[in-house]
Amino acid sequence: MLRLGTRRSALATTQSSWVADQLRALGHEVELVEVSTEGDRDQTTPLAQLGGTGVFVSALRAALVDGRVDLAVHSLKDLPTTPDPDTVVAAIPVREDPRDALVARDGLTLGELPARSRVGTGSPRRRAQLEALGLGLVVTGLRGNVDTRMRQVTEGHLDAVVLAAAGLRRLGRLDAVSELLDPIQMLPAPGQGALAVEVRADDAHTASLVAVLDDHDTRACTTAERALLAELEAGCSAPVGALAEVVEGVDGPELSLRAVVTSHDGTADLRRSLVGDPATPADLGRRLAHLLLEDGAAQLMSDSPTTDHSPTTDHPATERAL
Ligand SMILES: NCc1[nH]cc(CCC(=O)O)c1CC(=O)O
Repeated sequence: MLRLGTRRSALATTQSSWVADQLRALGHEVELVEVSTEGDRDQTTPLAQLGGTGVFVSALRAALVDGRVDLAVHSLKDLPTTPDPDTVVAAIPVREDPRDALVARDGLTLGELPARSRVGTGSPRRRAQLEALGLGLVVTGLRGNVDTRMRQVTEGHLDAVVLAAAGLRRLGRLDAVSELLDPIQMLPAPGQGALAVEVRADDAHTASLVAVLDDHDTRACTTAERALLAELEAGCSAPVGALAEVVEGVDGPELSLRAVVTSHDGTADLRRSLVGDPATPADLGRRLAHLLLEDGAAQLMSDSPTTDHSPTTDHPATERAL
C-alpha cells in the first residue's frame, strides 16, 4: 500500500487523486492521507508574510520524512528551488496548460475591462505584469482557494481575478474563464501547471514505481524555468515569469525559454528569450538569467518592494488558503 500525502483543499485533493489514479492504473494500491499545512490553517495572512508558498510544502515534506506517507504531490510552482536533502522529485507528470486565466464579470477580456476595473491577485508576478500593461487597472490583493477567489467576481466585489488555468481545468471550472492570457502579456510562474511527486531521498523503491509518471518534455521545460529562477536568486513570490516550450527546430527539437522580471509596481520590466538544447535545460535557464542580470534584473527586483502587503484589508476573513 502506497500512502499519498495530500492537503485538504479541493485543488490539492484533485491533483493528488489524479496521481493516485495513475498509480492505481499501474496496479498499485494507493491510500490518500490528509496533511494540514500552515498555509491552510492561517487563512488571512498574506502568503508572502507566511514565508511564501513554501508553507504549503513543508508540512507535506515533514509527513514524508516522518514516514507517515510515502509520497507527496505538490504544485511544482510552489516548490522552493533550493533542493531539500531529505526528499527527491521522483516524477514531474505531463503538464497542464501553463497559462494564467482571467475570470472577469460579464465574460470580459483584459482589453475589454474599462480603466479603474478592480482586478484581484495575491501574486506579485501577476500584479506587476498587469500593471505593466498600462490599462489603468486597479490591482488588489487576494488570497483564498479557487472558489473563494472566483466568488469575489460573482458577488461583485471585484471585476476580475487572475488564476492559473491549470487549477481551473483540474477543478472542472474552465467555463468561468473569460480569457486565457497570452504569455506575451502574462508569463506564468516557473513550473506553473506542473505537478511534482516527491518521495523520501532514501526510498529508491517508491521512487522507481513513481518514475514512470515522469514526462520528459515537462521535466526539461520546468528544469529550465526553475534554474532561471534559482539563478536570479528569486523566491516563489518574486515578480518573475518564465515559460519554456519544446519546439521543432531545423535539426530536431529545441528548448525555447522566455522570461520576464518586473519591478514590484510593474513600472519597469525586462523581457528576454533564448533557444537551446533540450538535453541541458538547467544550462539554458542559467544563461537566460545571466542575460537578465546583465540588463539589471537584480536592481529591478529590489528597487521598489511592493507597498501593499495587506491584501486582507480589502478582502478579510472569509478567505482560505488554496
Ligand atoms: N500558489 C497557489 C497555486 N499553486 C498552484 C496553483 C494552480 C495550479 C498550478 O499552477 O499548477 C495555484 C493557484 C493559482 O495560481 O491560481
